[in-house]
Amino acid sequence: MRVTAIVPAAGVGRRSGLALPKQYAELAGRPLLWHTLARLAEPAWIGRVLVALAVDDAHWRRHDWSDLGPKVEPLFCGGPTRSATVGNALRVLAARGARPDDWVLVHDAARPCLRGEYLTQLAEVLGHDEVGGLLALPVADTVKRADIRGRVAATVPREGLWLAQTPQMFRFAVLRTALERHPEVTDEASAVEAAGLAPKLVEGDPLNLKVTRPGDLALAAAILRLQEEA
Ligand SMILES: Nc1ccn([C@@H]2O[C@H](COP(=O)(O)OP(=O)(O)OP(=O)(O)O)[C@@H](O)[C@H]2O)c(=O)n1
Ligand SMILES: C[C@](O)(CO)[C@H](O)COP(=O)(O)O
Repeated sequence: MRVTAIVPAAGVGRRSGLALPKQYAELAGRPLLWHTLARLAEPAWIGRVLVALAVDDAHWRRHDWSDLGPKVEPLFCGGPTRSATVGNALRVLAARGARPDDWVLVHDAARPCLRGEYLTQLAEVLGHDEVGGLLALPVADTVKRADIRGRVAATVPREGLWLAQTPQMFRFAVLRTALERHPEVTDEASAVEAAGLAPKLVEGDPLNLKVTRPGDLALAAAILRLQEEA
């Protein structure tokens, strides 16, 4: 299995309310991004970890990443949206001679608590799949649709509903074509679906939090502490 990880890390973290892009916020004594990269650099089956940074990123060089090893490589190729950032990293891979059936694993910089067993599970389930798939969580709560007043317009049946996480892992050619044709998506799976394919859902981890809003950073720190103790 030839797997390259791409970590989109070119966002500004507007919803976090932090003074700097959230991937550089301090988490357990390191930049948040360090924890994310450490988890992807660990498995031997991931050959390379490409970190897709904003073109004008001024933070990366202020930190020491050397203990993550030689697999981790920054690319200053961010775009205006997450999917544009991933698309730009895929173009770099294409220029380096990626093969159509190579695997690309995309994982948000903003998800620093990913556990190794879930990474392994994703790779094992996808094994010889021709398309790819993603970690996701079956919806466990009752789901409401709101109207414009913030009142309940309807209760939506939760059967068959899943919340998409990352990593999302696809064959290189499938993902590149899908994202080129459907760049308006919020995750890789949506582009692949729009291309008429059906990504495989693999049950993810409730602790694989995406740091998004104020308070999430403290939650991530608590999760990392729990994982240390376990
Ligand atoms: N132009 C962009 C926008 C987002 N991302 C990355 O995509 C991931 C998930 O996006 P999100 O949580 O929405 O991050 P931000 O866009 O930074 O947050 P916000 O929407 O609150 O500004 C993050 O790792 C973020 O750095 C990216 O690489 N390029
Ligand atoms: C890709 C993603 O993590 C799946 O849940 C998520 O959609 C990215 O965050 P955004 O807020 O949609 O940019």
